[in-house]
Amino acid sequence: MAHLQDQISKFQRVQYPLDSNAYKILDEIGVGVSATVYKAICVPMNSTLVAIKCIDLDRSRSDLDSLRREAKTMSLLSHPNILESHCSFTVDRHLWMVMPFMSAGSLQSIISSSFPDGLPEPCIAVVLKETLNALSYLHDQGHLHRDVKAGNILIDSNGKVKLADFGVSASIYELNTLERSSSLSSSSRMRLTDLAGTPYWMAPEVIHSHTGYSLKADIWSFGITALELAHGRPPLSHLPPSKSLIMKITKRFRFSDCHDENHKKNRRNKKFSKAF
Ligand SMILES: Nc1ncnc2c1ncn2[C@@H]1O[C@H](COP(=O)(O)OP(=O)(O)OP(=O)(O)O)[C@@H](O)[C@H]1O
Repeated sequence: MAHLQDQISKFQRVQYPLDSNAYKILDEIGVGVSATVYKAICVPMNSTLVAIKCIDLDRSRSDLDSLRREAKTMSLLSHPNILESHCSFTVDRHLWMVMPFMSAGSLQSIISSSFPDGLPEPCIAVVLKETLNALSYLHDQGHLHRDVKAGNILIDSNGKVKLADFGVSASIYELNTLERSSSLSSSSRMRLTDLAGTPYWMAPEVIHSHTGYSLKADIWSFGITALELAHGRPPLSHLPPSKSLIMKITKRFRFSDCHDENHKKNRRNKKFSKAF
């Protein structure tokens, strides 16, 4: 029933114009590896604020098909905790993805500007609950996010929490990016094998496994994100990314010694509830 309502609300979505002239760029929000995100207004729609991700097709690590897939995935998903795309279209050698503008930015930027040692526990609880709602929906639809981290959790002006950035997301039903382990009929046995995500947040089985990985890889990254929100950075982040990967797959990794000395002192001063 809930799924049917999702489908109905998808068709009821307002149609944003597929023409770059309908948008007026106001500011640059940030620059990623192959994309720049701008704050803009959609003029024919009462100057509604939007964010436009402009992906340079010549610089992008992904081919046009996977970018189209990302845009399609975002436009088909419909959940209050998932950042949807209003529309997408190409402008010269760029793909424009028009999204809701999340004015408070990412949790990672909030932490680095105002909470370098981590957020208060009640805030963490709210953010984690909303993120789990998003993951639960995504997994029910057969999608792995594969890059869960504070930098991909965005907040809008009303404090709404949305999981963003589906650039490396994957469907467990897509045969070209996965191997089926033994049974052709069981989707839970479908496992991905390609390396995707950001090193400190990656599950050990994503880095190295003979049998591939599945939905639980997102839950590992979710756990690392919980620690990132609590302490201001993820475990092992005092090490170079490649060393953090080796530590994880050689099992020389304990949460109790995953920070440098300065950070350990801060950690000892922090108290969390037993539930956390
Ligand atoms: N809808 C949005 N509203 C407000 N800010 C956004 C929105 N989408 C992205 N941003 C911000 O724009 C910046 C660039 O985002 P983008 O996703 O392109 O790159 P990134 O996550 O920094 O890096 P990467 O290229 O590795 O994905 C980030 O600071 C992000 O928080």
